[in-house]
Amino acid sequence: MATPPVDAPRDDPDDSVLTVERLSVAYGSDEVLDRLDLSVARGERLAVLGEGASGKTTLARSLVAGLSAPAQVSGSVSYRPVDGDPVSVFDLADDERERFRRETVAVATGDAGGFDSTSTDRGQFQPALRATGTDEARAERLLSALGLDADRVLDARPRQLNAAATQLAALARAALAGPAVLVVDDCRAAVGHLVRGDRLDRFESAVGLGTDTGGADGDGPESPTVVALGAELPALAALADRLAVLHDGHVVEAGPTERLLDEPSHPHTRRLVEFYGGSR
Ligand SMILES: Nc1ncnc2c1ncn2[C@@H]1O[C@H](COP(=O)(O)OP(=O)(O)OP(=O)(O)O)[C@@H](O)[C@H]1O
Repeated sequence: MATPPVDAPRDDPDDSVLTVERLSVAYGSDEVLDRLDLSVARGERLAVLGEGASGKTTLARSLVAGLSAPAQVSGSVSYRPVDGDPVSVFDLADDERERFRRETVAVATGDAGGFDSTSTDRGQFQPALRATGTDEARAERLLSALGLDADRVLDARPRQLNAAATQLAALARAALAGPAVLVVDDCRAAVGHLVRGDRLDRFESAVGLGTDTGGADGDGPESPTVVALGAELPALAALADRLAVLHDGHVVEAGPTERLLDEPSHPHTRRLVEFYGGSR
């Protein structure tokens, strides 16, 4: 694997909610992430762009200490709350980790996080509602904010919904407790839906409403930070304020979306932008 470029353009946000430092992950001899650095600013919409098998899911799981054998992991991930000391994610105890994944950094995945095909979505939401201490009305509000017919979605079994609705339902479920950070991994269909109109704005507002984590500054509900990982530049660029390009195990370039599209500096980013025609 190539050495991380020491002079790679860094644009570390001033107010980082998540900081990944020198994260390396290998599965046996397959080194997937190699001393990866990434900072996520509080409240931003960040897209991490990477080709197939570039390590996006590995990174997403690392953000919640979700990797297990055979993964060999080194480096660190830290979460910084609005008030209080930073939390070292890899050092969380088992019970703290479960809570962290519900209330602090929650991941929605493209495969809908193991939704059981034999149960309706109403059934799929029950364990999450119990664990988060929320009620079905909150699930309905989140689904509606996503532009879905909440009753229809909750009454359906996963196979009766298209990919976008299934992934959006997984996103609503991940958002039940009003986490500070929502990680959206490999949800291509949902991202395509979210970038239309003001759906993401409405959803973000709904996530903060009525939760302890919303309005931590006493200044109204706080929008969650969104980290979306995927391969499709156009939709992710339409969604994100900032892009980070994952290649060869590390972030080769990161910066504001407009800047990356207009003036990509790393050869891999240039190829990517040229491939998609250079525009949003
Ligand atoms: N549990 C595992 N055991 C062994 N290898 C794994 C494991 N999980 C992932 N890998 C390998 O690590 C590499 C990166 O996988 P990962 O799923 O993180 O990439 P990705 O960018 O999310 O891929 P895709 O876009 O295709 O979903 C792949 O080569 C994959 O086969």
